[in-house]
Amino acid sequence: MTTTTDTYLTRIGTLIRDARRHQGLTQSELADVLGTSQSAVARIEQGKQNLSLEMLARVGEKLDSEFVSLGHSGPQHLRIVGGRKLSGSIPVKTSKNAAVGLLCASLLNRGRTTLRNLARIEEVNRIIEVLTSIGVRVRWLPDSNDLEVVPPARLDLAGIDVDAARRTRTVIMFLGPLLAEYDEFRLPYAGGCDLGTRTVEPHLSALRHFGLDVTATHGFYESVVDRSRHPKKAIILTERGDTVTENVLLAAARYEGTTVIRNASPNYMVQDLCFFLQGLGVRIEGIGTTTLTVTGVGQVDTDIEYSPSEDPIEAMSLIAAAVVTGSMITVERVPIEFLEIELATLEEMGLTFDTTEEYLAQNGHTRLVDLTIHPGPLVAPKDKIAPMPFPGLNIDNLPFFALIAAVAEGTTMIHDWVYENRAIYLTELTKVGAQVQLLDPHRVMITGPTPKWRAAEVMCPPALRPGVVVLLAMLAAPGTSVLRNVYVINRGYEDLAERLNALGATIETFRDI
Ligand SMILES: CC(=O)N[C@H]1[C@@H](OP(=O)(O)OP(=O)(O)OC[C@H]2O[C@@H](n3ccc(=O)[nH]c3=O)[C@H](O)[C@@H]2O)O[C@H](CO)[C@@H](O)[C@@H]1O
Ligand SMILES: C=C(OP(=O)(O)O)C(=O)O
Repeated sequence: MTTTTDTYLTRIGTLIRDARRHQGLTQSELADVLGTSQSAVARIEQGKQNLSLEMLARVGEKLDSEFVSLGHSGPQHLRIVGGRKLSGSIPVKTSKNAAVGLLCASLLNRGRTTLRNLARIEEVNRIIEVLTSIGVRVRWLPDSNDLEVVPPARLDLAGIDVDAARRTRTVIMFLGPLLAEYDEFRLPYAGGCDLGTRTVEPHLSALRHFGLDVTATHGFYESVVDRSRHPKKAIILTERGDTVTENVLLAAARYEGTTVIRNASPNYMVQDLCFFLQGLGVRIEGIGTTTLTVTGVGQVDTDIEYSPSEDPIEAMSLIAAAVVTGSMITVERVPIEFLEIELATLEEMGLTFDTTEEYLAQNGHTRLVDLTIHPGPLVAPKDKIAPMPFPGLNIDNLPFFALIAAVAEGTTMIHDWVYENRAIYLTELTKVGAQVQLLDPHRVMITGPTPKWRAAEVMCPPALRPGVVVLLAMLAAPGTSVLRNVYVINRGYEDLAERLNALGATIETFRDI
């Protein structure tokens, strides 16, 4: 009979084995430093040896490892052996942000929606949980990243998985699709990364044109639809936000009339959503501009397949990985039209790279290239680096410039005017040796090149991009670093550790016992 003790011993044994291999030690070598025999180490690793606390502490110390930290099993951590060059090629996956918009859009369709090549990421998992809880049939097709979604005739909105919904901000984009069919409904408040307050007011005021009235009470958006109200005049968005534009598109898609949206975001995820909606029969003019004219359809009952485009933010992350480790790598399937300003800025900093001829993404529209980064010295840009809604330097790419600035000669100012908290997290880079000074909650000054990257144990910042930035800095830092609780990274990147390992990185995932 297997007891709980056996299970613990086996799990501890496996962690010890992994940590030993990670350090490049044989069982005999570990046995030597522990003052024991190889067969004892073998038994420990197989979970067949009762371990004293003292022995556990010694093993942890010798393996320079946190693997025996006691706590609830759950959060995933990364152990990174840094200071190594990367090489080879890596394809960019499709974007989180298009995926979440498309999943919400699948609610518009009574038929079967198949989303091809979706990134298998935690954010998508949360939405799948929410969709499943309200009665939508969702399944990954065998051996693929293709997701099939079939909504029921009537959604079970009362059954919504509130916990899953609260872990993402995406549920706000259920408002647009739901208002076409439901006169009254409630949705949990939107959550997501901890980036400070993010307004939903632009969503609510834009959707009022379609009769939607929302009262926020007790953690829910209580929604009522007044069917006598229609978008008679152009909807002017007060912010050029991505998801607010998508929400209005989703509402307009089922409105049998013409909606004009001004100050619309022309960003990549909005374009993907527009192409998908066109596939459902919705007429949309002005894709890629700030004025969208949408003529909706009453009912949609069609089987549709769609493949979103590659993620410009993941592409930027991989470019940053090459730059910070001084490596030559080829990033394949880079959506070049959404990285032009980033690349122009990097060129001004001295980066050299080659690109192939352009080719089209699976969506038939987005222009891609393969991009080879050549390592070389960089200089700080003459002006501050600040984001703008598309077409501008992407707001989500800004944190990667903090990392790149840390390897460039001189001082760079990064100005994140968008998010209340995000720039603050960039100071975490000081833990691995970067010289980062916080001027105020929105501005950091980075002085490079970093004299000496050093390995460290860091709690992952509770925000996706700053989390990845710290991870990439750890790739540059010789020695073993630990990045704890990387859920936020998994929210937006599929198998990032494994994929970086395929380029020659040494990153191991582990959990507390
Ligand atoms: C699922 C998805 O697609 N998420 C993206 C989307 O989130 P989303 O569309 O939800 O972004 P928000 O609406 O929260 O906007 C982000 C912040 O920018 C501010 N703001 C935005 C536009 C503008 O013209 N003026 C302005 O001040 C907002 O007040 C907010 O503080 O856009 C963000 C900004 O590009 C990205 O970081 C997110 O990755
Ligand atoms: C802030 C981000 O996304 P979200 O809107 O999902 O929080 C991001 O992708 O960096």
